[in-house]
Amino acid sequence: FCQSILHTVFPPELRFASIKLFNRIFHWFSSYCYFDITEIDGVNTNELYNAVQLYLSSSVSITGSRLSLTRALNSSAITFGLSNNDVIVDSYKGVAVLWEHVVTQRQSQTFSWRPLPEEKRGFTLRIKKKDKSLILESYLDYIMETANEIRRKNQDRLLYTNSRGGSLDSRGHPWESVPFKHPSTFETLAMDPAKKTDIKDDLQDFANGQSFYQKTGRAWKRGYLLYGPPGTGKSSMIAAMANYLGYDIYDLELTEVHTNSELRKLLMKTSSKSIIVIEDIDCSINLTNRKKNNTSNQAMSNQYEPEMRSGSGSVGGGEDGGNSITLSGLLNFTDGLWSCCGSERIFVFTTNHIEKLDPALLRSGRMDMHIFMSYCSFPALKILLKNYLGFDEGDLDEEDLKELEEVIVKAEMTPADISEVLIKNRRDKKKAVRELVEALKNRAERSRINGGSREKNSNDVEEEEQEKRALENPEEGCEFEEETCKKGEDEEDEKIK
Ligand SMILES: Nc1ncnc2c1ncn2[C@@H]1O[C@H](COP(=O)(O)OP(=O)(O)OP(=O)(O)O)[C@@H](O)[C@H]1O
Ligand SMILES: [Mg+2]
Repeated sequence: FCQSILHTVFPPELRFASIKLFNRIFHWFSSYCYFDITEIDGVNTNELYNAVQLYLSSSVSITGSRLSLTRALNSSAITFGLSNNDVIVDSYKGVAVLWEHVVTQRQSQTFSWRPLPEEKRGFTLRIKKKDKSLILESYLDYIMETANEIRRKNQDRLLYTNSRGGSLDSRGHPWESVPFKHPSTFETLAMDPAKKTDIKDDLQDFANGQSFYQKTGRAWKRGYLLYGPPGTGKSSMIAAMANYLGYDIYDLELTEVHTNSELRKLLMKTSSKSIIVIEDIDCSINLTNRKKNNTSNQAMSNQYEPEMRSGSGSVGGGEDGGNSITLSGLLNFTDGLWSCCGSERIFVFTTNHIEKLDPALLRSGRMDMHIFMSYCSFPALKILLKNYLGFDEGDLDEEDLKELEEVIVKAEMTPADISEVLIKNRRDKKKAVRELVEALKNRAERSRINGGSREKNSNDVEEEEQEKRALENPEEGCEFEEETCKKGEDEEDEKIK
């Protein structure tokens, strides 16, 4: 109304000045202040706009009557947002704020390097003047963080591999990715609940530890070494970790990497919030190199170590098919200066033979946590019974339970073996339990007859191992000489304990 009066009575310049004055007076008396967050700021996309949109889509107190739904490419979740000119109330630390999504038609197309959308969109944030400092200091940061978190959660996990060798794709990336949909979680993982909780807590502390790492001056990364016989759930554990934290996985195939600098390039092209995995590290090319190096000059482990770390210990091309990754390269990869480009990274190495690893790799600070994946224990068995057959605590016969408990330790069966028995008989639960008891007893008996379960089982493991290596590495295998690690073995064992 005021404006229409101004319109008829005053000339345009005066009109403009008085509207400004009017607004100023209005704002002077109003207890609110307003912030505009436009979609496009000049010619750049305003990141804050997208963040606000995403943040509001997660708000639990959605009160708008009309919401727009979106589902992004590669995402399995639907997000909703405010429709045009809708209003939503949010609260932060007890302060109520009001968001309005303002959409207006763009009046005249001004010159720009790229075409601008027809509509001008923006959010207007209304807050009480007295809350201004709180909002500006932390609310907007909080929104940015939450939005990033949502973006990551909505996006499906990706599994990257460097199986292409050193070649790059059209965008110059050395990694190839596929959606990662491994169903393994900490709930489905059969292992001692206490150990499981430890690992989960450790991961959680890591993920929430930004300020801790900053304060202590450490790079924000963590290393896990998973070791144990085949089929005890090492790979499943990695998948569970990724699913738990919502991180992507980079599965690093060391045999495809030819030089240390290639390794570094690969590292630089990984994103933060990711798990970098090297499976079967004892079978990797660098240790084979080292062995050759070592046996040729009969060096003791502490003598070759500095040599390797200075980078001169590489065997180089030639007989290794041009592969000259060194242990030093690998160590630099995990904790040299380059390892902290980007942040929030987890390194996971797996091995079936921890005793074959170089002591340099096991030293404290390199792999922060050594996790032993053992044969199936009784608590782990209960988890498998629950997952595969739906048995809860108390569903099973007391007698069956007792029998299982007695025989499980002696049998030394892997969760993989046990789950096979359970899957085969999953339609008939009673039969499944019977067969399982039978299988466990057989295994225990076999171990006893063979004079000490340990020996027999390690033979079994060795056989399986060799098969696996033959499959993976037909020409070379992964033979390894015992003396190479003998020296470091004892001290490392102590450390692990
Ligand atoms: N602890 C476990 N909990 C649940 N399932 C398991 C566990 N261990 C093994 N399994 C089952 O056995 C199969 C093989 O396990 P996995 O591949 O994780 O073993 P691994 O330790 O990585 O073996 P390898 O050393 O040969 O790589 C998986 O499909 C999984 O379902
Ligand atoms: Mg595995």
